[in-house]
Amino acid sequence: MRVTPTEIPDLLVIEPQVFGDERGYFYESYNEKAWREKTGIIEHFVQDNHSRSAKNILRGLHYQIQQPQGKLVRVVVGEVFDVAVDLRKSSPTFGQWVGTNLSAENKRQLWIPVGFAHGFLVLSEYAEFLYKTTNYYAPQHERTLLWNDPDLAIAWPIQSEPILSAKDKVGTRLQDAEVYI
Ligand SMILES: Cc1cn([C@H]2C[C@H](O)[C@@H](COP(=O)(O)OP(=O)(O)O[C@H]3O[C@H](C)C(=O)[C@H](O)[C@H]3O)O2)c(=O)[nH]c1=O
Repeated sequence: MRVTPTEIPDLLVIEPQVFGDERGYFYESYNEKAWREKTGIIEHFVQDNHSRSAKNILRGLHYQIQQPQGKLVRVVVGEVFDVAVDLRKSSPTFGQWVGTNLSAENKRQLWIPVGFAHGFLVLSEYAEFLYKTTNYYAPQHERTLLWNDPDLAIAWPIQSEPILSAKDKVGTRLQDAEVYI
């Protein structure tokens, strides 16, 4: 398991050790002891999520302003461009974003701690997106940051207007968003 900090150091790319053989492959997608040893982070995951989306669907950018969630995200079918935005007012990288391609092929995971908005754009025909969260879903506390806020200037690799849910179409711009201390 290799852990690599991104341009925003608290965001970590995690690459599991994959054991391939003539049958296919095996890897531990999560091992609490190894995860804690390699990342130095003590977290407890309480919820596993799984979503399936078609090409050009963009989900996000979401966060819970109360009961915030840390997320360990990965893709098991297809490929997505995954984005996290730093919403910690006290952070030197406040308002900055990191994007990375997660795919069934690269088996890469992204650790997104509390304090970030998260979303992804589907690049393949379909993508199945799995993630663990460190707190429970709390819709009353969920907020949506506008995916194409010019102040964020996220370089989504879109060819055409993405397909969005009604709430994602009317996300809040960073300048008006509730953020973390
Ligand atoms: C997130 C969530 C949703 N739901 C229900 C609520 C709706 O009836 C349905 C779809 O919810 P939503 O449209 O919010 O799903 P996404 O757009 O995939 O939301 C996620 O998108 C981005 C990528 C995230 O990082 C968040 O984890 C999450 O907000 O699932 C639940 O029952 N539990 C949950 O934890």
